[in-house]
Amino acid sequence: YHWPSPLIDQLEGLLYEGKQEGLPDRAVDFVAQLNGCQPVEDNGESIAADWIRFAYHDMATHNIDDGTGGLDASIQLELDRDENVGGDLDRAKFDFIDFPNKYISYSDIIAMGVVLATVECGGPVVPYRGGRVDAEVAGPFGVPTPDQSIEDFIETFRKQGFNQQEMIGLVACGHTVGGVHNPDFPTLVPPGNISFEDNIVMFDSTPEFDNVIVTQYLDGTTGDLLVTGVDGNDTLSSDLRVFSSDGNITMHALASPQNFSATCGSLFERMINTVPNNVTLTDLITPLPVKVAGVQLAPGYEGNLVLNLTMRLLDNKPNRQISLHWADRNSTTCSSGACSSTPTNSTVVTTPLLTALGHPRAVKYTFSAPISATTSISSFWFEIDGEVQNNGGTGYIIEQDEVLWSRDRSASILDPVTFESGFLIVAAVRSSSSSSTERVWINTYQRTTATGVHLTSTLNLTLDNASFPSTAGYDFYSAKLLLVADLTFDLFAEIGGKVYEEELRDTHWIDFA
Ligand code: HEM
Repeated sequence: YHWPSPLIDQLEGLLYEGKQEGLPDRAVDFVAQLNGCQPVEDNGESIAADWIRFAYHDMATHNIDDGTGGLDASIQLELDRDENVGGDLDRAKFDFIDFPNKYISYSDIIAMGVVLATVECGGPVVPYRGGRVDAEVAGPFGVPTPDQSIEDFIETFRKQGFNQQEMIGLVACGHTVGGVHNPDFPTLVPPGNISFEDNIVMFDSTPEFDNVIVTQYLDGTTGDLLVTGVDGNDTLSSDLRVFSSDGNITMHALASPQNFSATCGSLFERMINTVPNNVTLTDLITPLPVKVAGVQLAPGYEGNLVLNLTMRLLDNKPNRQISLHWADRNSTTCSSGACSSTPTNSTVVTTPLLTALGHPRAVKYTFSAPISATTSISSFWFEIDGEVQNNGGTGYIIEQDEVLWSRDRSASILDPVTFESGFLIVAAVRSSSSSSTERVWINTYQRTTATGVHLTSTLNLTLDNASFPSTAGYDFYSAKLLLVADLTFDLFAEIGGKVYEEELRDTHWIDFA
């Protein structure tokens, strides 16, 4: 059920909708944690800063001379290095760890963290592409440390693909959020007096993504400890060495808010697109004007099938006329003349990125359409205020209806004796006299290691007539998945020697069924 491609489809939902109720995407927890750029602790700690620094430290292993390294999530394997000092890098790692989507790499999420952190803090919209590939091994050392010389910095950034002027811009853009933390740099930052919280001295006086880092540097009021040093000691004054390295020409140019914003937008885009040479990124992922998600066809409880899905439009309008239409399984038209349905519900979707792009009130329609079990369905489309929206002509195709996940019959379970929790997964398989069902099974995917999402188990489902009586021409098969948190799975059935598949189902939907 993916349009235009599974990867772009998934990333589009995460990027533009973020954490919306009913979206099967735990990765977006990190977006929620951004907290609209507001500090998350009394000490001013900023999640946005964590993500931006995390991405830079990950990208910093790029070597332009041989095309290796870059934004490839190798940072996860490099966290014990001195150059990655700072407990917050771990936070950015663990906030994401249980996102079991086999298409989306962790490095695509790190890159997305930059886009969302920047826009949530009022910065520019950084254009986003997907397709990054996670490294299986650590990269070379290469993150600059504040004690180094300007010659070292210039060479380090050259290796990462940025000239001196771009280096100044990138550091100013990065250091507009966050600050220096006590346990990491105790010679710069004293312990402070908020109990259980590290003292942080911010780079500038505003938490937002703005040019105050530049203007305070230029007018001499900066509190950036990487500029001022402490007690005349400039050993760790890396921002001073970087910012002043071209006689402040670049910093003066960045004092214009428009130029600061545009420069940061394009430098951050280049930072997140710095990937190993053998990685090809997707096209730009722009908001889809008609976004279909959560498609699930399954037997209902009244002898029919039910097609559940959501459809998002970018702008809300009063009195809109919206309907869903479909064609019979064996036809391009509808034989009964009754193949249409209207939304059961609509909710306004507001996210910082859509708002920044001029869509402050996107709207999501929910459909739960009864489909005749006899004729079933081959494709669907919409009519929006009299205009047909059919996925560019093809309609939205339902590839097969031989095996379907029964989301409603599946359930979260807790074994009363062992207290093991997990899920009961229930699949509907077409009863057919002519061919036999040889096997029904799921492949589960989980994020098992630092380096990615893997196939973790294959589990057979068995015929379960006792719990779930046959209906609508389908029999039900079930299996218990114990000792797991939410995960994604692919569902298969082998019928008459042919394998049918429902891809990328997500246990998260069970709670919203
Ligand atoms: C010469 C290059 C750089 C040096 C020497 C440097 C050094 C530092 C240091 C010492 C800290 C404080 C860390 C801590 O206390 O744990 C810091 C924080 C930070 N850096 Fe850099 N940095 C450089 C370039 C960059 C770049 C290019 C970016 C991003 C584009 C960036 C983003 C950040 C952010 C967002 C923080 C704040 C983190 C927080 O508050 O948790 N830095 N940097």
